[in-house]
This record gives sequence, C-alpha cells and structure tokens, in this order.
Amino acid sequence: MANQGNSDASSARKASITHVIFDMDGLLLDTEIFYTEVQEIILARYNKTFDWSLKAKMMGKKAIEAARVFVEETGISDSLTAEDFLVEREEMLQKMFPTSDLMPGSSRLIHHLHANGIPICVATGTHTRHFDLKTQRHGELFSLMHHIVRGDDPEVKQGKPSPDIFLAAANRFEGGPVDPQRILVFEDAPSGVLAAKNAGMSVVMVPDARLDSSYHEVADQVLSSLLDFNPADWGLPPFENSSTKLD
Ligand SMILES: O=P(O)(O)OC[C@H](O)CO
Ligand SMILES: [Mg+2]
Repeated sequence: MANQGNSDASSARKASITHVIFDMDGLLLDTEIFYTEVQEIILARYNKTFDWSLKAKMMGKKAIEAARVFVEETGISDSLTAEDFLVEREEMLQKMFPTSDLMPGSSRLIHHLHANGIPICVATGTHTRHFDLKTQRHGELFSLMHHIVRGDDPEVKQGKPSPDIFLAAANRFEGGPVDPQRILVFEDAPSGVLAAKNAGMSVVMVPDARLDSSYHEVADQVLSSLLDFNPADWGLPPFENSSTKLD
C-alpha cells in the first residue's frame, strides 16, 4: 500500500495543495477498455493472449511508445511493426472512442473543484485527434478545465513516465509555473504515477482492480474509485453532501 501520509511533512504537503491535474484515459473517461479489447483481438491472431502485466507497461504512454512495448513484449515485432500495429488498431478505435463513458465520480469531482475556484486541468498522453473523438459527448465537462495538455503538444518531448506533460501543465496555470508541491495529480496508470512523482507532485492513484498492487507503492494515496476521494484529506474544499451528484 502506498504511503498513508501520517507524517508531519506529509500533512503539511497535503495542506498546501492549490491546483489539480487530471489524467484522462482510465481516470476521467472509461477508455482503457477500448485499448484492451483491440489489443486482445490483434494478439488472438498470433495465438497469444493480452494480460494485465503487459497492459500495465503500455497504459498512459504516447501511442507510438505503447505500440513499441506491445510488439516487442509479445514477440511479434518480426511480423508486425509498431507503426503497422497503430494503423491496424486505428479503424477499430475510431469507432469506439465516440462512445466513451465517464468514470464514476469524475463529473462530481470536476464540478465540485470548479465551483470552488480550484484551478483544474487535464494532462493526457493521448493525441489531439483521439482526444476530440473521446470527448465528443463530454464537451461541457472538459470546458471546465483551465487548459488541456495532450501527448502531441510540442512541450511534451517524451511521454509518461517523463515529467514533461505534468510540468507543461503546471506552466500553463494562471500565474504559472505553479510550484509542483502545490499540485495534486489524479492518475490510473503506473507510468502516469511515476511521471507525476518525477515532476515533484503529489499523486492520488485510482487503478483498475486488475493492476498488480505492486504498482500502488509510488502513489501518495490509492483509491478504488474517484467516488471515494475526500477533498478535505488534501486541504481542498469538502463536498457538501446535499448538493453533490454521485456520478
Ligand atoms: O491515460 P492518458 O490520458 O495519459 O492517455 C494515455 C493513452 O492514450 C491511453 O493509455
Ligand atoms: Mg490514464
């Protein structure tokens, strides 16, 4: 289990949070399921199965970086290049992305932080074309973000676990760059949790239950759902139970 945060230093750090950065795939949107499904289909052709130990190494990364992991770790790189893998999965993903659903608790938390004046943004490894498809049905929610940094942003030289994307996100808040110690990141992926820690930020991890628990160690807090997040734990304005929707 990750650091429970009972030390004085940890309490002081939690009390200093002023800004929040959200990951997107698998954290705000239930999109990781699409990647899993497509990768299972492609691997079945090679009589191989896709499992969560491989999933853990791919998720959160830029598309080409994840694709290289996929063909190399499965031993199919002689038959399928990373580039061809991306082309092949594209047609399937393009049909799936516009159906993306929100993860439980994401709408409630975003509306709550926005209503209370906490600056919020998104830092996603996904590139702009896919971002637009995934968020087609969620424009209102994403409009509450101060800014959105995508994987194809020129400032993001390397994907997660490099800190590039979170540092770019910190730079773009009003009056930025914001001190990383004041930033709380929400992530689902091992590479994303590492990226946030590499950027010097605090991280709440909301992993899929199938992810090996050894990946929880790096996070400052681990939750099974955004619905379980208590803003007051981090010095953020508490939920008012009467007026919050649990969705
Ligand atoms: O988890 P995100 O939002 O950084 O997205 C990364 C890839 O698009 C999917 O793993
Ligand atoms: Mg993610």
